[in-house]
Amino acid sequence: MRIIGLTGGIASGKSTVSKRLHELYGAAHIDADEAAYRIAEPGAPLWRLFVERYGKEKALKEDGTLDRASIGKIIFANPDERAWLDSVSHPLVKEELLGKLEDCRRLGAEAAVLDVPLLYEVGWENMADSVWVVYVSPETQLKRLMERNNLTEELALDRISSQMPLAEKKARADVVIDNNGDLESTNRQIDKAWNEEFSK
Ligand SMILES: CC(C)(COP(=O)(O)OP(=O)(O)OC[C@H]1O[C@@H](n2cnc3c(N)ncnc32)[C@H](O)[C@@H]1O)[C@@H](O)C(=O)NCCC(=O)NCCS
Ligand SMILES: Nc1ncnc2c1ncn2[C@@H]1O[C@H](COP(=O)(O)OP(=O)(O)OP(=O)(O)O)[C@@H](O)[C@H]1O
Repeated sequence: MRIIGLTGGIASGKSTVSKRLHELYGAAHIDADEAAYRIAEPGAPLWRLFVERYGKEKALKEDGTLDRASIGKIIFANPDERAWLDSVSHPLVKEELLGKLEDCRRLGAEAAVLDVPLLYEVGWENMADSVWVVYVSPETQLKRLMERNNLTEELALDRISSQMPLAEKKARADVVIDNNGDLESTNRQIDKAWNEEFSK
């Protein structure tokens, strides 16, 4: 099974790329954000860790689910809190991802897309056979993030600056998908990269 590591920055277009790889080429999709959501469901390990650290008042909504907006504000504005979160969440996320990869292998998948926003930050690039970076300029990234998540410029910049600069990821990539243009342009690059990936 060939594993494509798909990364980029927040709101750079990873979901847009993985959707096409799944729908058009049948690649399995394994998503680190989804894994992080699963381990933060009520009673699950990350949910418990948030409640212990911030208390129910700050960490939970009235229905007992995680208040992601409230926690996000703390995490993305405080490097120390983010360092704590990274230290506890990454091993849990990795375990989930390895389990999903094993499921895909067992089911005989030929290709899996491992969609991990923090692939380089965490040093997991060796989990993949090749790494694709979805690149956008800082201006496009800020604009798309503010629009999609309905964030102020300040909150959006907090999130962007919590990650390795996209230019650095682009420089390390095996394949760069430039997503500054329209979807057609991105789709053309995806198709070319896919064909090259499987003619190796
Ligand atoms: C802090 C939390 C609760 C905020 O939740 P929220 O719903 O606002 O954001 P969501 O989970 O949808 O993440 C959106 C994006 O934020 C970025 N992001 C998330 N966590 C981090 C982090 N620790 N450092 C830098 N960027 C991050 C990623 O690009 C991600 O795609 C949540 O992001 C979380 O639990 N993060 C820890 C898990 C993690 O590291 N996930 C990233 C994949 S390894
Ligand atoms: N080529 C494009 N032209 C215009 N808008 C786009 C393009 N690609 C993506 N978008 C929009 O930008 C936003 C971010 O894209 P997407 O959700 O695919 O990013 P992502 O990298 O998966 O984000 P995250 O990991 O933060 O969830 C979305 O609102 C999406 O509709």
